[in-house]
Amino acid sequence: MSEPVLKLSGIAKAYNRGTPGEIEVLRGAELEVGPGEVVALVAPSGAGKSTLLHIAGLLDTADAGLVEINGHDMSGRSDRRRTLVRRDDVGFIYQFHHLLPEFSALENIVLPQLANGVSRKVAEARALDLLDQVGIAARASHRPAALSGGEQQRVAFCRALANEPRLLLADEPTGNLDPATSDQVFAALMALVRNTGLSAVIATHNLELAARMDRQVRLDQGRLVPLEPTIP
Ligand SMILES: Nc1ncnc2c1ncn2[C@@H]1O[C@H](COP(=O)(O)OP(=O)(O)OP(=O)(O)O)[C@@H](O)[C@H]1O
Repeated sequence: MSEPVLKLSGIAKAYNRGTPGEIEVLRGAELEVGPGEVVALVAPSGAGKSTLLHIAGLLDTADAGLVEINGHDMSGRSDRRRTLVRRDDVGFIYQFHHLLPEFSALENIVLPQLANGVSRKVAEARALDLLDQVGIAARASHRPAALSGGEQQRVAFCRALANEPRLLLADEPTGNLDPATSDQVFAALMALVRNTGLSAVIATHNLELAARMDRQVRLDQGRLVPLEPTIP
């Protein structure tokens, strides 16, 4: 495999450390994600998926272990450096869209680009292209409240990709949608990821969705292990 876009080595994390309420969530988690590879992260609720994704995306720090993004070790880097890598190299998608309610779908995708120094003209063209790829260019001028849940998530996908990250981290991206919508919206996300050649780690409870990704890993007692196919 060529140089991984994301490499996690020996990641450990506990909450309430050193107290009787200590919760050891991660105990030496290891993961390598290659260029263009899409990995499903499967685990029961409370197993530590969000904790792992937050550490991988530099939103939180591990107690031990290494996080490498594009071959650069991120441990011990300044907050400023971590913020820049997060802004430029990592896209996030959550279960809820977190779009800005007072702005249109288009503006929600344009604003992160303007903050990154992209001209409005280029930012708008890119936002429209992304909306088109997920099939909702006609909704560009609508505010989030005027969009369906599935449409809101599609806009959130476009926003996550607005600044052309190399790595996408998604935490139950279709988890709040009904099964039929979830299926379609997930297909739109996968098409977007494949079109852009992104690497991704996508957490899901849904084994059918997980099976559509390149590889499946499971969080088991704080470590990542390959998910064995279920025997019918
Ligand atoms: N800030 C915190 N302080 C204390 N405990 C926490 C904190 N954040 C998470 N935990 C605990 O750590 C464990 C893992 O939480 P995490 O949110 O990573 O799980 P998850 O697998 O993403 O769960 P879900 O699918 O329900 O979102 C849980 O037992 C949770 O209660």
